[in-house]
Amino acid sequence: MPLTDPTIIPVELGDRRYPIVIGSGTAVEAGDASGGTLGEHLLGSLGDVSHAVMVYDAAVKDSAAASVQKTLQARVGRVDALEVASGETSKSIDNLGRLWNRLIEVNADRRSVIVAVGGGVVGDLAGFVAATYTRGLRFVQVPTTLLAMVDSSVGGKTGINLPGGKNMVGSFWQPHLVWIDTDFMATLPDREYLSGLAEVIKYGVIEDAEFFAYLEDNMQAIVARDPQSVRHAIACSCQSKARVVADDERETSGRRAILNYGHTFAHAIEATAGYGTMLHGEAVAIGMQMAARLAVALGKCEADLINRQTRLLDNAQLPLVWPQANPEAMIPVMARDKKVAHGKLRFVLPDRIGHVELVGDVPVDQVRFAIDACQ
Ligand SMILES: NC(=O)c1ccc[n+]([C@@H]2O[C@H](COP(=O)([O-])OP(=O)(O)OC[C@H]3O[C@@H](n4cnc5c(N)ncnc54)[C@H](O)[C@@H]3O)[C@@H](O)[C@H]2O)c1
Ligand SMILES: O=C(O)C(=O)C[C@@H](O)[C@H](O)[C@H](O)COP(=O)(O)O
Ligand SMILES: [Zn+2]
Repeated sequence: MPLTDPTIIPVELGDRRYPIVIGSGTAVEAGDASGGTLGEHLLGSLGDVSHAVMVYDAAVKDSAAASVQKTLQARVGRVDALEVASGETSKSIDNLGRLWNRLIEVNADRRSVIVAVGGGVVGDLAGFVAATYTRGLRFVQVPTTLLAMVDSSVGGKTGINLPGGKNMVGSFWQPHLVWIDTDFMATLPDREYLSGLAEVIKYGVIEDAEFFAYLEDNMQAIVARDPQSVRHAIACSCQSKARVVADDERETSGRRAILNYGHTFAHAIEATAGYGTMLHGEAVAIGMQMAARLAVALGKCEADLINRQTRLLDNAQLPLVWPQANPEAMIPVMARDKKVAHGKLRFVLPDRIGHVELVGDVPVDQVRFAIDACQ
C-alpha cells in the first residue's frame, strides 16, 4: 500500500534540523502518494548529491536494501551497495577500515551520501563511516529493525565497539533524514522485534508516564504487531528521543544521559557475555531491572516501580534476569561507561514512572546487590 499518511517528526537542531518520516509502503515509488516517497524526501533533504553509497545488512539484501537501491538509482543515479555481515560483531575496527577502503574504491567524495539500511549495527557503523570519511559525508538512516526505528536511527550517536567496551569509539553525526517504513520489519524475527520493545519501554520510564500507561494497556497488541499500535509506539518513541536530543545533542548538560537508563549495566552484560550473545534490547531490559533495584535500594523510589516495570517487560516477553551475571566481571567494564565523571560511576535512576535522575556516589556494594538481585 502506498504511503498516504506519514507521520513526520522533526528533530529540532537548528540548521541541522531533520525529519523522521514514519510510514508504510514507501518502497513503492508512487508519484501520487500525498506524503511523498523516499525518493522525494531524499531530494528535499540532501541538496546536491550525485552518488549514493548504500551500506546494508546482509539480512535485508533482497528486501529493504533492494527497494532502497531502486529508489536511489532512480533519484540519485550513481549507486554503490556495500554489504555488512549481520550481527553485533560487525561494529568493529576491521569493518570500519574495510568500509573506508571501499569508499576509496568506489570514488566517494563530498557529493556522496551514505545511506544505512539495516538495524542499529549498520546504522552505527555506517554513521561513523559517514562522520569520518573525508571528514564528513551526508547521511541517511533507513532502519529495518524495531530497535533502530525507535532509537538508534535518531539522534546521531554513531560508532563501533572495542573488545573492552561498547561504542567506545564514535562521534555525534546527525543524519539528514530518518526514513522509517514499518513494512521493512515484515521479515524481522520475533526475538529481534521484542528486543526493540525494551527501548520503547525505556521512554515510558524515563520521561513519558502517559506512554508507559499506554504500553501497559496495549502491550499484547504491540507484541502481536498490530499495525496501528506499532505505529503509535514508534511515533511516541521517536518524539521522546527527538525531544531529549534537541535539548542536549551531545550529552553535555546531562539531559541526554537519561536515554542511557539501564545501559550502564546493559553494556557490561553485552561485553562480558560476548558481543551478540545477548541482544542489545535484552541486555537493556535486564539493565533496567538492575537500575530499578538499585534505585529502590538507595531509597530513590517506591518498590511499586519495579513491579510495574517487571510486569511490562514480562508482557513484552523480555528477559528479566541474567543467571550468568557476575558483578566482579561487570563492574570493571562499567568503569569505562561514558557517564563516568572524575573516575566515579554515575547511574540513571528512576524516582517515579516518567522521571529519572543522574545519580553519582553510589556505593559499590549496592551495585553488586542490584546485579545479584537479577541473577
Ligand atoms: N546510536 C544509538 O543511539 C543506538 C541506540 C540504541 C542501540 N544502538 C546500537 O544498535 C545495535 C542494536 O541494533 P539492532 O537491535 O537493530 O541490531 P542489529 O542491527 O544487529 O539487527 C538485529 C538483527 O536483525 C537482522 N535484521 C535487521 N533488519 C532485518 C529485517 N528487516 N528482517 C530480517 N532481519 C533483519 C540483522 O541482520 C541482525 O541479525 C547495538 O549495537 C546498539 O549498541 C545504538
Ligand atoms: O541516544 C542515546 O543517547 C542513547 O543513550 C541511546 C541508547 O539506547 C543507545 O544504546 C546508545 O548507543 C548508548 O550510547 P552510549 O553513549 O552509552 O554508548
Ligand atoms: Zn540502547
